[in-house]
Amino acid sequence: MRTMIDWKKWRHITKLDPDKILNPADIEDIATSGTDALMLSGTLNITEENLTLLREQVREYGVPMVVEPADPSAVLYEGIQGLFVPSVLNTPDITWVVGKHQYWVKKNRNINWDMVVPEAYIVLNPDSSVGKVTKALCNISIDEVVAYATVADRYFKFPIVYIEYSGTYGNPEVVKAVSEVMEYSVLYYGGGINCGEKAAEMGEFADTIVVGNAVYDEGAKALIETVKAVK
Ligand SMILES: CC(C)=CCC/C(C)=C/CC/C(C)=C/CC/C(C)=C/COP(=O)(O)OP(=O)(O)O
Ligand SMILES: O=P(O)(O)OC[C@@H](O)CO
Ligand SMILES: [Mg+2]
Repeated sequence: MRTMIDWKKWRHITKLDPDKILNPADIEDIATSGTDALMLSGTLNITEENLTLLREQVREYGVPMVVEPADPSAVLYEGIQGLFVPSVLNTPDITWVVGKHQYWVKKNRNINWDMVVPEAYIVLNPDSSVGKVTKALCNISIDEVVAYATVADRYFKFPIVYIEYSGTYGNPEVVKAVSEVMEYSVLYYGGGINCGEKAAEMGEFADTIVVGNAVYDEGAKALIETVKAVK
């Protein structure tokens, strides 16, 4: 297993959902789009089987590939270069902060920690799957988001702070305000980026932008625009 890749330099990540279908031509266009990495991830209906199928579809292109598990029951360890594990900060349910993690470690004594990158999620779209599943408290002010991000950055020293609007385009003022307090963590933004303008706007404040649904809804052409906008 190849260990840690240079993930801190990534500007653009394409998030592929193992629960959705892509044909070989789409896969080729995505893999050659110039995106820095492919992240295999989704909240609903993720299994070891569909993760494995997706990994096999994309691995021949040699683009760095990481898995972002939504649950300890569906994790891959082989044939990928990283395991990006979320903790949701703005949920009242500790399961999503540390509970699933404790269970995962209890069941797996041989985790290769060199490939694990913890992510501090701040979930801001209550209608997204991740918002619903984790019961995230999304109706919070910019100051409250910034305070969460500061706790993640200075206190917990999470490698990644992830402003997550999955499914909808977020407020650039939130991402800007968070970017101004980041000292240690790499700032991710994801949600609703489907064109070059939105990629550029969020890419000005976030270190790394994540594009997911647009790949399926708009196709590879839109994805390529988002790559060009941040590189
Ligand atoms: C400890 C381990 C191995 C796993 C648990 C990790 C945790 C706590 C995850 C909680 C947050 C979560 C469910 C993250 C999944 C990643 C994510 C946000 C994917 C995008 O999801 P959506 O786009 O909202 O979902 P769908 O595409 O399924 O609708
Ligand atoms: O699917 P979209 O809305 O692009 O969001 C990307 C990513 O942040 C989802 O976890
Ligand atoms: Mg999704």
